[in-house]
Amino acid sequence: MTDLTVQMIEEICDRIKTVQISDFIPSLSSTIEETINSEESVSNRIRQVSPTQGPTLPILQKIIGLSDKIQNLKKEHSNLSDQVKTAKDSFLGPPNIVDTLQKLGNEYELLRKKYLQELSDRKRLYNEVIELKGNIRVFCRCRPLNQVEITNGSNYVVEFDSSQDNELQIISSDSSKKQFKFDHVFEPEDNQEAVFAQTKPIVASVLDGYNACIFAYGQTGTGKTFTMEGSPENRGVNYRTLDELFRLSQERNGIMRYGLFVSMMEVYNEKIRDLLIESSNQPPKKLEIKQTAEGTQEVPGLVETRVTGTEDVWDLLKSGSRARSVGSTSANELSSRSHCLLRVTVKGENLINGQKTRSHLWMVDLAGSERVGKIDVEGERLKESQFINKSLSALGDVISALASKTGHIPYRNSKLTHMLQSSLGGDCKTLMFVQISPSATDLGETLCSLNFGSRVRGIESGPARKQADLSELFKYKQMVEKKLQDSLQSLQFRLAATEHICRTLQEKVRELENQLGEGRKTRLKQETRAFAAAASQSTIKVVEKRKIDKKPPLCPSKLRMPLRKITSSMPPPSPPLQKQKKCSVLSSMYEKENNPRITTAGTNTKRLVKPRRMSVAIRPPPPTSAQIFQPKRRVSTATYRSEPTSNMTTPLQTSRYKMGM
Ligand SMILES: Nc1ncnc2c1ncn2[C@@H]1O[C@H](COP(=O)(O)OP(=O)(O)OP(=O)(O)O)[C@@H](O)[C@H]1O
Repeated sequence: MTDLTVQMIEEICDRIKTVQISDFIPSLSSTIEETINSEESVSNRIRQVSPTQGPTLPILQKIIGLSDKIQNLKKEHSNLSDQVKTAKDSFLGPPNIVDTLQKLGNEYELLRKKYLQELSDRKRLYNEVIELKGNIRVFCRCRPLNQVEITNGSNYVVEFDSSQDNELQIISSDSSKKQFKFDHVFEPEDNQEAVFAQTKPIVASVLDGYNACIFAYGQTGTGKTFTMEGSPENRGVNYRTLDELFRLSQERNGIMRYGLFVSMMEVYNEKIRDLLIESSNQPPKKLEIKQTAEGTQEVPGLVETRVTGTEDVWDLLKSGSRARSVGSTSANELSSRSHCLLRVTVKGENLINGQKTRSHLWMVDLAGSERVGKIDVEGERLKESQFINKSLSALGDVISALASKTGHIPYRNSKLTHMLQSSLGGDCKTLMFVQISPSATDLGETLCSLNFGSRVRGIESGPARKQADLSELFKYKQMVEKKLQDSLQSLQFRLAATEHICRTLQEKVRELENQLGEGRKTRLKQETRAFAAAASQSTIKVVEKRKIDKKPPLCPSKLRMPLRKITSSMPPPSPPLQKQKKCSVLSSMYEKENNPRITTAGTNTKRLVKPRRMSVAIRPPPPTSAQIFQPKRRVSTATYRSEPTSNMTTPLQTSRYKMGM
């Protein structure tokens, strides 16, 4: 009995060992089930074993140990069963996993499209915001009084009114004040950070693929280099711009891939010099501006260095500015006598749609703008000054032409403007810093610089102001359109009314014509009948009269007066009358001659008019007078005359003469 139990237990243990849970979950379950059953039977048998039946203690202990193991296994089994169930639910639960994946794929595609749309909208709107501010913006920056000026007790001639945003006043020597307004005015206390905060928007638009230009313009020593380059403690626009470009490109990581390349050159006496050439021992390369196939301006051979982080940038900028031509003048010992141009090329690739962009940002530290006369210069320095002035006025002309939107932009009047051609105008953004000194000693130059800046800014009214003008125009246009529409409508009404009247009149005319036709027919019938009767009566009378009179025959024709003579001896024709009058005269005459009872004096013609008679012989309205004088009618009328007299002329003949025919 004990051996059997042990054997069974061992068997169970072996089986448990051989069972691989992960192999096959259902077989594991059944094995455990069997094990549980066996364990139960073993427990029963143990209970039946008497402690007095020999040395069973070690075996019992073994059995108890095994029972514990079995209990543990049971727990494990139950846990595993739960896990299997959970696993089963989670893996096989959603029956349409493929559908879900499909849905997710579609959603992803939709979101991708939406994102691209949003991206392009953002780019467009951002550009519009900058355009609304003005594609050409002018900032004014006033430096603090320097140590020399303070020592000399120089007076401040620049006033800033905190209530007037972006305005400043210059106090002239006669205490009069002149006011200037710019897109932004930086006071001496404003630091580099504040200046860059206003510059930033342009930088972002470069990453969106727009070209841009930032200039610093002003008299020597007013802080152009300070604004553009700055110092290690007060870094300027150049460094901060590159820093911002890196930051933004990092921010757009995963969507856009950007590459930034830097070139640096100077224009000195209308000659271009590369400032990033490594060895200064080499003879300087002659650089020229060439137009590419795409119409942009390039300088073949110019060094273009890729920059990957802010660490490389500062050293690069410093080495470039060290190579810049500087000379000594009485105005500023380290005065830059050349224009220093830093070009950042941004190459972008949209990782979602593969679209590529390439844009340039120029940051230019211009040479001093002071007039030649002020500085005590001659020889080389005078030549430098002349070149500087020429190129600065060329820049002013280009900006003015751009701002006033004239057809021809004189880019080629200087190397500086020619090189910047593809970054000035059109969609490009231009920002100019007008640098001024607060000192009374620089008053003249300060006014010159401010006037130049105002001219640039004044001409460029900016789309916001342009829109205001356009809205006025639009109002007028709307007013004119409304007036035109109103008058058109009233004309249409009048036309419709006239047409209606015409139609009514036409109908009336037709009706009257019909009535007239009918009347004519009836009258014609009646008259024909009357004529026939009268004719037959008069024929009888004539025959009878001839018989009574027995008139002698007519004298021979030779003795008779020719017809022409008779007519010529007749009274001259009366002057022509109006048509209507003709008819009335004609009718009255006819009546007079055919009705002996009518006398001329004191006769009311209206009363005497007999329409029926009139209509037969001299009815006025028929279209042509020729019809009135139809010979047949005349004959018939003459024939109709009941009492002809020898000197009587036919009424129609008389009328004819009277009418001057
Ligand atoms: N806003 C400012 N705050 C403090 N210091 C300034 C400021 N602007 C200019 N400076 C100081 O004035 C001095 C002359 O400035 P900077 O050399 O930049 O003038 P510039 O216009 O570039 O002259 P140049 O035409 O000769 O190059 C420098 O020492 C500069 O540090």
